[in-house]
Amino acid sequence: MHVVVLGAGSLGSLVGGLLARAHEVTLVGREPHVSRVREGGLELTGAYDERVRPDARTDPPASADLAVVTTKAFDTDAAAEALAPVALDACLSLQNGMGNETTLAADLDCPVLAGTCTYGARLTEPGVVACTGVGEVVLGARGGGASEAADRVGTAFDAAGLHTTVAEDMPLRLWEKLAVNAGINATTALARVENGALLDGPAGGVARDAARETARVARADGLDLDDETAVAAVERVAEATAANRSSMLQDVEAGRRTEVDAISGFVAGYGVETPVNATTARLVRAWEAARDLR
Ligand SMILES: NC(=O)C1=CN([C@@H]2O[C@H](COP(=O)(O)OP(=O)(O)OC[C@H]3O[C@@H](n4cnc5c(N)ncnc54)[C@H](O)[C@@H]3O)[C@@H](O)[C@H]2O)C=CC1
Ligand SMILES: CC(C)(CO)C(=O)C(=O)O
Repeated sequence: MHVVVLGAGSLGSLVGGLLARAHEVTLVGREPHVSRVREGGLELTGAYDERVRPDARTDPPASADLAVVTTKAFDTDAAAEALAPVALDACLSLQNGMGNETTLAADLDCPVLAGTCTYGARLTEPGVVACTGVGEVVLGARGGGASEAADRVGTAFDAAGLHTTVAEDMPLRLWEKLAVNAGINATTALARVENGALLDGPAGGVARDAARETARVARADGLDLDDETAVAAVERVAEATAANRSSMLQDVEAGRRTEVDAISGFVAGYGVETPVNATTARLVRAWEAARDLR
């Protein structure tokens, strides 16, 4: 399979690097990373210790069997525009936040699959990506149900050694992941605490309320996500990643734009009363606006 990875930063380089063990892979990213990969290959460190040799460039090729999108959510429009002229059999988003698949499907002429990913990745220097946690990819039809494209992609990911599950209930899984991110990301970014501090610390109530609100919005969208399942998911992930600094906290600490619009902002923008998500979204956006990041 020829796989093009659009947005070869941390996660895209890890997933693309692992896929390159079994498939032809083209990483599409930014300099100086792409030149370094073209010249010396891509080094996988952390949980892995190997060097792979995917192609790397700054614009997508004319065709591929599959595009895996791993830009930040605020770059999905640009990713869709870049992929529109590419002849593809399927596209898969592994991004966090809600709405990415809809944005991609509006521009692409192929099935767009939904995915969640719990592998941890960090681009430590150009040409080198560290796997900070071996996790799982779950993928399937974005509207739910069986999908031949999802089965093909799942088989290809398995062949490369990625732990992969093909699921028929992606809408529910996306909402549950959104509840986890709405609970953990903005709360830890605003309180400047590790994920584990939400288990019994004073910010924990905010995270649980944000997850309950997300479940309420999911139900308004027709999904069967109850409050306690959403809260339990937040607690499970906060415990499993207790020492982690969430991606939003890392973005704030590094002075980078966050994915708040696709997470807390998405929940708050749905038309259901969600005062906690509305407040956390406004505070993170205020921080971004004060730094000219939006
Ligand atoms: N890093 C991680 O461990 C995980 C990340 N995610 C999600 O995956 C997504 C990506 O996260 P990261 O890899 O951490 O971000 P990142 O910022 O390291 O990588 C994104 C890359 O996309 C590139 N990019 C953006 N627009 C582009 C375009 N039009 N053409 C080519 N390259 C473009 C950027 O230059 C950047 O290098 C986010 O939605 C994140 O929430 C999900 C699970 C784990
Ligand atoms: C699961 C969690 C909350 C882990 O930190 C994450 O996805 C993130 O930080 O973006």
